[in-house]
Amino acid sequence: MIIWLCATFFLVCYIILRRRKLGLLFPPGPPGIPLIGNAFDFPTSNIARRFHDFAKRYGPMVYFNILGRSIIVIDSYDVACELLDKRSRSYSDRPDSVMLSLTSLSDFNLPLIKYGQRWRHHRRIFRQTLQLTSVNTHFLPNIRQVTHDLLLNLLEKPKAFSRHTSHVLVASILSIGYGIKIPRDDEYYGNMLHQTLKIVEAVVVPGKYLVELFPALQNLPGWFPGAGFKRDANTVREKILDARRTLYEEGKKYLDAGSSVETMLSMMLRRIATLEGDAAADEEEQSTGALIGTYMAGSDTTVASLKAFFLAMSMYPEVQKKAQDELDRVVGRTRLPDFDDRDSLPYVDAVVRELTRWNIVAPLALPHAVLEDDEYNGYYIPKGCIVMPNVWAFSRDPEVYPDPEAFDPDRYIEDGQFQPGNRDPYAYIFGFGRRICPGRHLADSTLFLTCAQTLHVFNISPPLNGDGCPVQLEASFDVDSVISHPKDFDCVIEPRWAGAADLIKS
Ligand code: HEM
Repeated sequence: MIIWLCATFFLVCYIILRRRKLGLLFPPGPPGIPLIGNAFDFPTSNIARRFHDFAKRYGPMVYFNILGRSIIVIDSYDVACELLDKRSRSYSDRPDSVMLSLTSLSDFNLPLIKYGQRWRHHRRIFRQTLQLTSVNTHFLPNIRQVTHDLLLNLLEKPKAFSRHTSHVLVASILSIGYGIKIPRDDEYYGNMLHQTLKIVEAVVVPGKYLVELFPALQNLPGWFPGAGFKRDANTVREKILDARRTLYEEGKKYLDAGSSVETMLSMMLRRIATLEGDAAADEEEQSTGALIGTYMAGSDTTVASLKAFFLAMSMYPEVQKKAQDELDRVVGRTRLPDFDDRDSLPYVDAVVRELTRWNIVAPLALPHAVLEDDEYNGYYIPKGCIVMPNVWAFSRDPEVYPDPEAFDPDRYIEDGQFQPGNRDPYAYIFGFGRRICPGRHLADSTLFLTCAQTLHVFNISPPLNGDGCPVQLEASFDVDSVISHPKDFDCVIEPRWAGAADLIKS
């Protein structure tokens, strides 16, 4: 009886303490268990959908407490804008992570750097090199080149389309970042960067390391049983430093050999040259980090969209046909579509937009962390709270997108013009506020040209089964990691007309 009373007392205290702070309530959420909170409620698979289910029960902001750490998942686009855009000054930090700091990833990889001086420094580097005018002035030829490589690769080895999409992004980032040109059949750089990304992904899996929950464990000596996380962190740090140094040195070699092509590296080196002593060394250190960070943040994301493009076109032949008719009308069959054609290709533009909505590449964007206590709609949002926008849920709102699972570019067309209006997925797929993706212009231009040129010269269709009937492909995505990729699928890619192959080769 006494035990039962004590348990009830502690439960009541816990609930009161959890719910009340500064006289305000935390947003609603599942009740949880004393001490461990909602550790068992927190989804580990189909995460965005499960969060959306919680929101149906608790409302647009759902509160979780995991071992004392506050987490709020936002299920409403309007609330996300209100907090993450309008109050961006207070909502632009990133959560603490022992592993990210031990691996040094949070020292130089912009998406992971805590809000503050270092983040501002990196953000400036990205703004200067990847803003819209920079992309339009300097980097369109690079995108043309890697897209041309993609078309040639698809022509020669269509079945390996998935590998070719990865190549486009490796080639694009190496050429824009460092001025390094890689061959169409490159394996060396692709493997190096892919392996680096994989080992990084392996250490950032939430819940993998106990030290994230009990940071005091980081004081254990490396040889101590259970301190394997230190060895893992060292391996990752060494691997990244190695890739970072190798690429930087190679990029510099191109410049030393007289290359006059503008790259992110050449812009950075010009700035370093204006500094002296420690300031120059610091700028160089930050710049090498920013460059390798470009690959880490920019490749897998755009690759996931591009793979989804092949899946969508195989599944929706009528969309493909409509886009190709537009391309034939506007561009004709004697040349490839280019950036200048974009304004005259509203439907192709709409295909790109719908692609980014249909497969939400970062279903929960990246977590933001709150820098000071706040209040919204009568609810208390504590300093340090992790705030996650459920971007996937925004993209599936049936009020905004009727039949949200369907791939329908016509959602963005009004009077024959591309008018995404308040349905524009670009308003949320690239994140929010001061943390909004700085690579969005590069991603957009890359997706436009690769999709437009591929549609122009190829037909994409599902493979045939043993009976000669098209395989029924499904919109199935691997949604349980930070980036959502389509699950493996096959498709058939063939030149659209007899002269298409010559046009590609010309
Ligand atoms: C389809 C392509 C892409 C998508 C959907 C995407 C999406 C995102 C999202 C959701 C965030 C988090 C924003 C937030 O915290 O609110 C982000 C951050 C970031 N992205 Fe992208 N991204 C894409 C391509 C790229 C590219 C091509 C680059 C670079 C070349 C890039 C570089 C970055 C960086 C550096 C950050 C961290 C910004 C910061 O924390 O201040 N991204 N991106």
